[in-house]
Amino acid sequence: MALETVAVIGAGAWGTALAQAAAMAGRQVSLHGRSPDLASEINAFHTNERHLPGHALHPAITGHADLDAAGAADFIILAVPAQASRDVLESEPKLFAGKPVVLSAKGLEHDTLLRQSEILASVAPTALPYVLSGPSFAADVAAGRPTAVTLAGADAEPLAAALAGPTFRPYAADDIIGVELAGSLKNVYALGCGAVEGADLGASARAAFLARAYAEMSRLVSALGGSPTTLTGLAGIGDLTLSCTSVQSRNYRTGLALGRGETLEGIGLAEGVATAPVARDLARKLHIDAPLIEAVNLLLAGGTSISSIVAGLMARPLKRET
Ligand SMILES: NC(=O)C1=CN([C@@H]2O[C@H](COP(=O)(O)OP(=O)(O)OC[C@H]3O[C@@H](n4cnc5c(N)ncnc54)[C@H](O)[C@@H]3O)[C@@H](O)[C@H]2O)C=CC1
Ligand SMILES: O=C(CO)COP(=O)(O)O
Repeated sequence: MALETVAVIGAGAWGTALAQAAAMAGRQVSLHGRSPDLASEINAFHTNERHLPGHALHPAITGHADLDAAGAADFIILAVPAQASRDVLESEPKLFAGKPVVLSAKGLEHDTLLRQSEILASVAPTALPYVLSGPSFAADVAAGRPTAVTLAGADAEPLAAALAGPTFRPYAADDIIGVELAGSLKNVYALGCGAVEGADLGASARAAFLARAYAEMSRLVSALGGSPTTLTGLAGIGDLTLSCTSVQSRNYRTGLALGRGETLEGIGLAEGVATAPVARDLARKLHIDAPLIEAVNLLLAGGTSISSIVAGLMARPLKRET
């Protein structure tokens, strides 16, 4: 299967960064957003100042304000926010039929509780699903800083090779479920870790949160059909560590603001906010103990102080560490 040309749908920070990575890997890239002005900016100036300021985009990237040219691509990368993926897929389902589609949003769908690949399967059942996830800030990828990610799907090696460049290293993997869950759940835990920092609970508390988040995530991934081994990799502990310890993460910054009692304006997309109630509902449905996801939901709902949320966690019955 030819993998020379790629259409990236979603010209936000992540879509633009992945377009840059693909172009640096030698691919011809069409980048599809919704704004004619942005398409003109990309074509005339090779920049996306709104979503990825300060980066010169590779000349192999062309900007588009609709999906017309996407049909000609050998494979597609979907990079819109998790709650928008269904809209995009349903707007042009034939576009995805029979093609490799790399899903890169990190979130679970409201109401349906579906993962991104389940949404794809429901709208375009013949599409070939792949999931790209791991510790990777858009600005780092666009700047050509060394980044390694997981690319999960059936026989993912050729696709990994098509996206690999001197500074972008995808590792092929099989476990779509585990990779998707890890990418979605780490955003919820990043909100919690940010709040721990914002409320000045200390570095010990933050490390404890991270370790218990990993244990909780392992329970959920296993119960939902993923492999706990996936969590030892880039999409698991790699991304959890990055997002739970760096102010570059919008989810962490959102948690930080919540912990400080500040407003959330200007932080941008924090996928964990939409995914937190979905993760809670999934855990409850499967009778999985997920106190940290419950705690983050309490925090997001407002009305409960951080100190009483923490007191509730600390007063849970003592147990063996599993
Ligand atoms: N920014 C980053 O460093 C990374 C982001 N991601 C994931 O990538 C996804 C997208 O995030 P970003 O690009 O950072 O967000 P962003 O806010 O920079 O861009 C989102 C883009 O999606 C477009 N969009 C929104 N709703 C749409 C709709 N209904 N139809 C079509 N387009 C729509 C917006 O116009 C915007 O261009 C998220 O799930 C995020 O978790 C994953 C790894 C790194
Ligand atoms: O997923 C990311 C890094 O791997 C980006 O994190 P944020 O969406 O929290 O900024």
